[in-house]
Amino acid sequence: MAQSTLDSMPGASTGTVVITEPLNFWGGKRVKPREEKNAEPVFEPATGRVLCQMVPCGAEEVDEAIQSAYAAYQKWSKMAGMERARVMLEAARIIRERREKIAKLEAINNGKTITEALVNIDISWKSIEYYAGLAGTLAGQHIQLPGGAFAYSRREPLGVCVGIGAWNFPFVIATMKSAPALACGNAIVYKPSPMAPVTAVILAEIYKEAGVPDGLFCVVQGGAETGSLLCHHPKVAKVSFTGSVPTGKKVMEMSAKSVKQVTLELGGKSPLIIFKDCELENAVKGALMANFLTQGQVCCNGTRVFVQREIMPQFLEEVVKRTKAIPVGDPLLGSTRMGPLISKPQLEKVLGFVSQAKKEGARVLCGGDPFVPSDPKLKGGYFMSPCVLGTSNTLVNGGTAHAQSALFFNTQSLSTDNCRDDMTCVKEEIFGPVMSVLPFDTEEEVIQRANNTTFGLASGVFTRDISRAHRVAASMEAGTCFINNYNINPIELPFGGYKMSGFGRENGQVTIEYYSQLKTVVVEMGDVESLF
Ligand SMILES: NC(=O)C1=CN([C@@H]2O[C@H](COP(=O)(O)OP(=O)(O)OC[C@H]3O[C@@H](n4cnc5c(N)ncnc54)[C@H](O)[C@@H]3O)[C@@H](O)[C@H]2O)C=CC1
Repeated sequence: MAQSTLDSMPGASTGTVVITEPLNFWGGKRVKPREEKNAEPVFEPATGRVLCQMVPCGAEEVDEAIQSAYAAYQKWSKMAGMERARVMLEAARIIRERREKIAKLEAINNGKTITEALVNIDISWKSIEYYAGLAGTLAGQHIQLPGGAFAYSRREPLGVCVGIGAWNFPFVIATMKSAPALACGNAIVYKPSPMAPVTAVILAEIYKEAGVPDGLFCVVQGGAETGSLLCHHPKVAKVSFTGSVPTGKKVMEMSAKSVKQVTLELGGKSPLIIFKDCELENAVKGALMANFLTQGQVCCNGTRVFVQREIMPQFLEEVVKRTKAIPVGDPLLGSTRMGPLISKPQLEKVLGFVSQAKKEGARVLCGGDPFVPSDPKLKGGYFMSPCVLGTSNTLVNGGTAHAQSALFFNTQSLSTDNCRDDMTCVKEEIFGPVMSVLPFDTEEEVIQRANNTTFGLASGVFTRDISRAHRVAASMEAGTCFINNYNINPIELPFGGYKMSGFGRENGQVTIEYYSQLKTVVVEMGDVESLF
C-alpha cells in the first residue's frame, strides 16, 4: 500500500480526503497500531472534518521502532559517505518527482496554502540534496606527535537519534532533522506532532524506496507520552526537538537523565526594525512576509514590528491596505494566500490574544475576527482575518499631514498610545496572523527594546544605511538577523536560537557537528616510555 495515500491525491480537493492507512513506519514498512485505544481524531483545518485517527504508540512499539533503527544504523554507519549520498540523492529525486502530491497532502493536513506547501516540499528535497553533498566530505584531522607518533580524528555518527516535530512544517521538519542525521551515518526515529501526523510516513516510504536499510528512518505516532518514552529510551543518543519552550525544557530534563545530546528549536517573538530611511515598499512587503506565512504559525516570525515614528503613518496605511487584501480561504486554491489555523483551540487562543490586546489598549487596525469563507464546505474551518495591532501616537508626536488622511485613524485615537512593549500581545508568542506595530525614535532605544525579551530566534532590519544595518545586526540577541528582507531561510544557512529560543543549529554545514562526534586515535610508532 506504499503509495496509496499519494495516489489518491491528484483528484483530491478540500473536504474529500480520508486517510485510513497506518501512519507508523519501522522495519521498512507501515505498522498498524497495536491497539486502537487512546486514538485521537486529526482534523482537516479547512473544514473541521475528521481526516484520520492518530493512535499513539506505547512503550513496546517505541522500543520496536528504536531496535529496528539500531539494526539499520549498524549497516548504514559502515557505508562510505559517498554511498550514503547516492541513496539520499535518490530520495531527493523521488520527492521532487512527487512534490505536487506531497504538497497537497501537507496543505490538507496543516491548512497552509498549496503555494506555500510547494515551497516547503522544495526546501525538503533541497535539504536532502545538500546533506548528501556533505556526506562524502566528513573527515577528521591528522596530527603529528613527537618521535614519529601521530594521532588522527574520525568523525563518527552518534547512533539512533530521535526527532520530535511541531505541526507547522510537518514534512520540512522531518527532512531537516533526518537529512543531516542520515548523512552522518545515524538512524532516526521521528515523532510528528499529533495534529499533523500524515506526511512523515510518506518520507519514510520514499527513503525506503531510495534504498536505505529497513529501519533507518522510522515514524512513531503520539503526543507527550510517546515523546517522553523516546526521550527516556536508553538506546537513543540524541534528541532534536522543535516546539514550545515549556516542552523543550522537559525534553532537555528527560534527556539529561541519560546524558543524551539535545538540539532545541523553540519559539520566538522576534523584532523587525524599520528605519525611516528604508525603501518603504520593501519594508512593508518584508513585514507581511515576517508575519503571515503559514497563517502566522512560524517560530521565527517578526511579530514585533518597530517602525521609526516619522514613517509610521505611511507604513501603517500601506501595511493595513495589503493585509486587508490577503485572500483567505481554501488552501488548495492557487489564488489563496492564507488558509485556516491548525486547530479550533489554536484559533480560539489567537483570537483570545486579540481581545486581550484590545482590553490592554491596543488598536485593531484590521482583522482579528473569525472568518467564514463563502464556500459552504469551509464553514467549519478554523479561519480568521489577518490582524494588525497598531498605534496612533505618531499623530501627536510628529505625525505628518499624510497621516491625518489615513482611513483607519479616528479622532479618538489621536491622543492614545495603543501598542506598548508591556502588552501581552507584544510579549508573548501568539502563533497566529497577528502583527504588533510599535513606534520608536532612536537606534539606541530600539535595540534595547528589541532585545528586551527572553526569546532570541530571529530579527530583522530595514534601512538603506549600510553601517547601521550591520551595527544593528551585530547588536541583535538572536540567532538570525535579516537585512532588508525577512524569513529567508535556505538550507545552506544555520538556523537556531539564542536565549530561550533554544540551542544547537539546524541547516547549514554546522549541523554536521550536531549529528556526529569525534573519535581521537593515538598511534605510537616507538617504544612505550613507562614511568613504572
Ligand atoms: N519553534 C517552533 O518551530 C514551534 C513553536 N511552537 C510553539 O509551541 C506552541 C504549541 O505548539 P505545540 O505543537 O502544541 O508544541 P509542543 O511543544 O506542545 O509540541 C511539540 C512536539 O513535542 C511533543 N511533546 C509534547 N509534550 C512532550 C513531552 N512531554 N515529551 C516529549 N515530547 C512532547 C508534541 O507531541 C509535539 O510533537 C505554539 O503555540 C508555539 O508557540 C509550535 C510549533 C513550532
